[in-house]
Amino acid sequence: MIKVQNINKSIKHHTILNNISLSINPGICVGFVGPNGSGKTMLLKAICGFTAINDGEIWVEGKRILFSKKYIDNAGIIIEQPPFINYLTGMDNLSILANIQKKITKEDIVQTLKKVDLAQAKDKKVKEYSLGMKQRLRIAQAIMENPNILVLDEPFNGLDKKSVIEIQELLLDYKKNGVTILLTSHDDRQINYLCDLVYELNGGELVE
Ligand SMILES: Nc1ncnc2c1ncn2[C@@H]1O[C@H](COP(=O)(O)OP(=O)(O)OP(=O)(O)O)[C@@H](O)[C@H]1O
Repeated sequence: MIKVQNINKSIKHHTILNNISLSINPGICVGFVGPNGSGKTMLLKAICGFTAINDGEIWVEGKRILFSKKYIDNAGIIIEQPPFINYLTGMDNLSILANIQKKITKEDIVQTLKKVDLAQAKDKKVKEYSLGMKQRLRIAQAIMENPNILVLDEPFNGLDKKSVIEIQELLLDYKKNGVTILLTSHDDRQINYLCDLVYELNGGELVE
């Protein structure tokens, strides 16, 4: 369960998030939509504990999220660019990230790369990846440790039609297996296909 209670965030007197409250039951897919600059990314960052809020509370699976003290646990996250090392292979990049928590093996990573159709390219350097391949690698990074929660900011960016369909089906499978998914997208088709609940943000305010 994710609970956001009356959170506010402003930067230099500019309101970014305005008194936002919401609750998300486990195992559902929630979409966040709204114009550029409406606060979608900032809200996801706050839920992960990656940005400070001015007031309000955020609770995820019974733990209070506090910027720089308590981050979200057991979550696969795509927010902004992950720090891939361009001169290393896709496999090596994921291995370095997996080595932080040591939850999964090399074989698990290979299986994940298969799921996002990157098995053939696993030993290619990331600098040789196309935009869509890098995006699929970001998705692999988010799902590889079998998280309970997926926080995905624009996960379909740069993907061609076939990849969009494959990743949609992949996310649907995760949802069926009880994973809670929070995602943003500017494309209503993906939102309508995947989401059980959609929140619209406008000028930092939430409209359900
Ligand atoms: N580091 C920052 N310093 C100051 N303002 C910021 C910073 N990051 C974001 N903002 C502002 O916060 C507001 C919300 O930005 P956010 O990135 O959350 O929008 P978004 O809804 O995700 O937009 P998009 O659809 O373009 O991704 C915008 O007005 C943006 O200019």
